[in-house]
Amino acid sequence: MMNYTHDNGPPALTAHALSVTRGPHQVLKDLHFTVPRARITGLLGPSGCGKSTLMRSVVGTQAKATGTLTVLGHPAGAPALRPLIGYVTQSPSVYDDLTVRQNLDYFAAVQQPGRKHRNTRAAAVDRALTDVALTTHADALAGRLSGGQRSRVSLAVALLGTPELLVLDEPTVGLDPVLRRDLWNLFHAIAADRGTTILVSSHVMDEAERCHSLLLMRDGRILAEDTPEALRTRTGTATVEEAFLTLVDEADLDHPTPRQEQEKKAVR
Ligand SMILES: Nc1ncnc2c1ncn2[C@@H]1O[C@H](COP(=O)(O)OP(=O)(O)OP(=O)(O)O)[C@@H](O)[C@H]1O
Repeated sequence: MMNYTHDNGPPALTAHALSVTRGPHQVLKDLHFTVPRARITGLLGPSGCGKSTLMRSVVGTQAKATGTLTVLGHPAGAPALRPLIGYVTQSPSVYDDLTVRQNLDYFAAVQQPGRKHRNTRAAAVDRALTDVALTTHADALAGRLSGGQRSRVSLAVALLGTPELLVLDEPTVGLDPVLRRDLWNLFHAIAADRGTTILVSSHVMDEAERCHSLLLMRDGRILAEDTPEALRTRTGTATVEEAFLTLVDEADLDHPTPRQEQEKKAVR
């Protein structure tokens, strides 16, 4: 399935000592990782572990980030990155009272305003509709679409500018297994055909198997950075979910919480 050993040039993302504080909490804790180009990297971990915060840091919308985070050769948040990144948040804005095409026309006009870009915009909208296989639903009101179709509209919006990096925050939440599979096939087609780098988050561990590489997160830290296969082999487990649990147990042994220390002493 994967060509992970191919040389894809410098990584799409490189983080050194990336930390983020939100309110009183340190949400990301001294992260070091890379994300390869033209591959699908899954950011997996339980709810609240910091996935969205990490993604916001990558797209440059997260305040109070320290350390270094290089995105496509630029510091995260650099204006030059704006046209290079497509971002789908957990609650994407799709206007229910507009048709699919009107939604895309609107977002295309925001990205590239002015009459002189009218033809370029129309071509970008047509291409994005084709990319997500919604051409036949172009004139349907977004409010009448199924959950899976709405997800594809959000993805089409993110694809409008032909981004080099797609950042997708839990895009398959609430979708049935068939729609999830279809969406993952679409991610693979985009990465393979265009060389687009995709960073996609999920808290559903079985989706990990669909990624070329993984960043496993827990409690604001990266537990592991590897391919699904290497993770299973290294931990002697059959699934990434079991590998994750093994790594959690190992991390707890290495860095016990004060409560675990107390429990250990009580047993001794
Ligand atoms: N505005 C905020 N102020 C303070 N803490 C916050 C704020 N937003 C999020 N947090 C905390 O930061 C932590 C990480 O949140 P984040 O949304 O990045 O996690 P996540 O892994 O994406 O979770 P989910 O899958 O539920 O979206 C959580 O513990 C959350 O409570």
